[in-house]
Amino acid sequence: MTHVDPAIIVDDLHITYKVNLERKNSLKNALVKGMKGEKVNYREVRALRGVTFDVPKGQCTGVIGANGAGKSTLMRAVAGILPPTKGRIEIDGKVSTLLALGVGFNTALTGRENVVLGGLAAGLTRAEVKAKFDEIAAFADLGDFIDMPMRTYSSGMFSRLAFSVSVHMEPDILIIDEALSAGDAKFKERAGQKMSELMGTAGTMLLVSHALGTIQELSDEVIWLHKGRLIKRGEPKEICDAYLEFLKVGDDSIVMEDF
Ligand SMILES: Nc1ncnc2c1ncn2[C@@H]1O[C@H](COP(=O)(O)OP(=O)(O)OP(=O)(O)O)[C@@H](O)[C@H]1O
Repeated sequence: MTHVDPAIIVDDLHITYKVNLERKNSLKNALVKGMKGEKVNYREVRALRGVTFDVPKGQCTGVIGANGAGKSTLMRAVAGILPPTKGRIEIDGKVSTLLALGVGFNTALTGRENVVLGGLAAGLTRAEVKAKFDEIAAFADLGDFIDMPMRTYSSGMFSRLAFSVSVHMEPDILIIDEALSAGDAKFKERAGQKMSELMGTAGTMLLVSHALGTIQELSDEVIWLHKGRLIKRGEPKEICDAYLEFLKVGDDSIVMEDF
């Protein structure tokens, strides 16, 4: 087998959320408590507990697992939105993310204005954004709505524009969290085609979905997370089958593997 350099390296990644359980979640409350020598009431949620894997350049890794397994947390960390509590993430390339579709869009602005801002934020020059605008708008296919404030968009329209912007930024690495659920059936099909196309141009992908069919279709490898740990990593069909079996049987069937 030829050796391919990894585009993403995740090494012993831990992410712990600190949740403030105070009713009054204010700085004043914390200061008053601090002066009185009382402790502010926190709870820690260990969303990822030592996850290690890599994604070779040009390949797609699918991420599956039950609700709360840590999938979205992993994506946010790889996208650089969440800092690791412990461990290491290395990225080789420009990352574009479809996480929480359209985060960063300003709904008071029109679709057109957001596309321009999104492009500039992704590091394109004004000329590049201008050159790409028509393609982005055509793919999103929003008609006159492209010049309407985004607060007037349906959630499907919103997702379509977000998807279109992300995939047209020519990312080296694309992080997709349930993006295929964006839009209606027709748009889903086009989104699927676009993603295959991106993979063809040597794009690296990290894809989270509960749709195991899609995961198997697009992934070269699948990782299965459960309660913040990587349970299995390997050939898509094998891992999806093991996961399905687990869903039928429950927790006991899980066999931890060392990676
Ligand atoms: N912002 C947050 N603050 C505190 N805890 C969080 C936060 N986001 C997620 N969590 C917790 O971290 C754990 C992992 O959540 P995460 O959203 O990563 O799971 P997931 O696998 O994406 O789940 P789903 O399939 O339901 O989307 C869960 O226990 C969740 O309650």
